[in-house]
Amino acid sequence: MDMLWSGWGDPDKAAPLPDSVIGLLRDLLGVAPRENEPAQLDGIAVPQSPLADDTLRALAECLGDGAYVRTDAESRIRHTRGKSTPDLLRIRAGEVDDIPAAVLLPGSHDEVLAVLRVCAEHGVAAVPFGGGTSVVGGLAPELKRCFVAMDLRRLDGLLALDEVSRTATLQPGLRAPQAEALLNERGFTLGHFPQSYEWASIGGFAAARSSGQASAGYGRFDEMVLGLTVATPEGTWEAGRAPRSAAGPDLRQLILGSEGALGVITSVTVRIRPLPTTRIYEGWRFASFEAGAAALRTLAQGGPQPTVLRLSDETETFIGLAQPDKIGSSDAPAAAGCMAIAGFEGTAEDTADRRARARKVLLGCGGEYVGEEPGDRWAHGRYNAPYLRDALLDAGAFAETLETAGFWSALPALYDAVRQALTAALTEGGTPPLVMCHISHVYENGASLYFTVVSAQGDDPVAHWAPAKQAANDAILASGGTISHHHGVGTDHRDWYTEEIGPVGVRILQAVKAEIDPAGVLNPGVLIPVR
Ligand SMILES: Cc1cc2nc3c(=O)[nH]c(=O)nc-3n(C[C@H](O)[C@H](O)[C@H](O)COP(=O)(O)OP(=O)(O)OC[C@H]3O[C@@H](n4cnc5c(N)ncnc54)[C@H](O)[C@@H]3O)c2cc1C
Repeated sequence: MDMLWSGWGDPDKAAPLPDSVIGLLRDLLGVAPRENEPAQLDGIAVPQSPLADDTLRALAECLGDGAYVRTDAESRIRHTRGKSTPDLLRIRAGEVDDIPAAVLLPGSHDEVLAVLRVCAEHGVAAVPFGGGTSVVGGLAPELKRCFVAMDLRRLDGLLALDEVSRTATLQPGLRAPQAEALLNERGFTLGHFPQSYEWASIGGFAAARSSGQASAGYGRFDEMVLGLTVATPEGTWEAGRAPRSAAGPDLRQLILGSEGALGVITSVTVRIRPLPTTRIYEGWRFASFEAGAAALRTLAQGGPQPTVLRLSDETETFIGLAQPDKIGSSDAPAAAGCMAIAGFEGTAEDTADRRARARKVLLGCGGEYVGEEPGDRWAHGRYNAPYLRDALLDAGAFAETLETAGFWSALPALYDAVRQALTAALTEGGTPPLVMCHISHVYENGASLYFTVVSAQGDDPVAHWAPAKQAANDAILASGGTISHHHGVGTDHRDWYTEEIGPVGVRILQAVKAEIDPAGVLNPGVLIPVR
């Protein structure tokens, strides 16, 4: 099944907002119903593919079958940009100015290599396309030339599983649920459950350094990766052949987060864990975000480490985003303070032990145990928020998220600065927002901050969001945060990323790119500026 072209996920799961929420949006934020109907898929004017006949022929030869080179309007629309809110607003408005010239579906590493060679010879850019869930413009290269989207869905196998070492080699086009099912059949789990879990791919997780909701227990995706195979226009690049190594710099780190700018990942070897037999999620309430954050830090630094650990700020707790299924319902939580969710996965014995020890720590930090119901509700609704965004957009509201990470000591100032930047910019634009935040990835030395912004759409919602996003990005760097904890760089964050790594860092990446992609066809303008 394909994802909804103009929104999120399975079209059958789309649900309108309850009237109570529409009333709340109107009264709180001045949200008014939209006046324009969104574009229809078959009503969008798509320009003809600019690819020359000889290029199309050469690409079809690489793939052995013309059916794997698609130039029809629908395939190309479905591979236009990703799933950020501006992406959705633009596609709903029928804007396809950065549509791919063709969609290619390679079926092997060698076919990817062959396609890249043809692209380099013919001067056509190539954009790897996994699940298409990028929210940072990772699928929208700079448009100095036409480009093809290389959809990796046919590369969807489990290539190897080593039960002794607990490793698995996965192809990049496996979506997370497919990968998880293949591992579960053999008694293992990857433990990677980002909110985009239902649609995002293994290759995309590696290429964008993803982090899942159970990162406290299983780690970030980049921490799970042991080895990678990459196709480049200059040949095959393999990295990682032992669990740890002192054989020079770790080149896996150059591939992780490279977002298609340095090659196409065609297989990923990851560590795997035994499938848990017990899963328990529970709710804790803290008097303030500060008190809750201190409790999370105590666990992150002294243990025991839950598998899931997250904390909503006062606004997010009040609105009920910690439990998305409850928003607007009569039993929505109206209590003050901040809701935290702690989850424990593993064997019955291990979870009971960690849970009991975590309980002592959280009580000692002033937490109030509020039972398993909030945890179960969080687990049940954990993949629903993106559907809620579609319903908000339909109702005339604007909803977007952004994220960062910083050291514990810098986190309070980072939190204040981003909230203030978003509030000031959107208020100045005439659409005062509601800004919510949570911590959902914790480390010994710091944590991530994930902001959700809801406001009225204004006359031109894409233009109205741009200065707010810019102000938030500026505030993140000025306060010592990183421009992304897990969404990546793409084209949207590129200017701030170049500031974060500095001119020498940019030149190092450009030099590597020039060696392995001399024609500059790999996702140009994504991650680093075109030289
Ligand atoms: C609603 C929503 C919720 C999200 N929640 C999370 C979350 O909880 N955690 C999180 O980490 N992220 C999250 N994201 C962001 C996104 O899902 C991740 O960045 C994910 O890793 C992208 O995977 P994908 O397969 O969709 O990649 P794509 O969007 O297809 O690609 C992402 C980037 O990687 C490149 N790429 C893709 N595959 C390959 C490959 N095989 N080789 C080389 N380059 C490749 C693409 O060219 C692009 O630049 C969310 C996004 C949405 C829309």
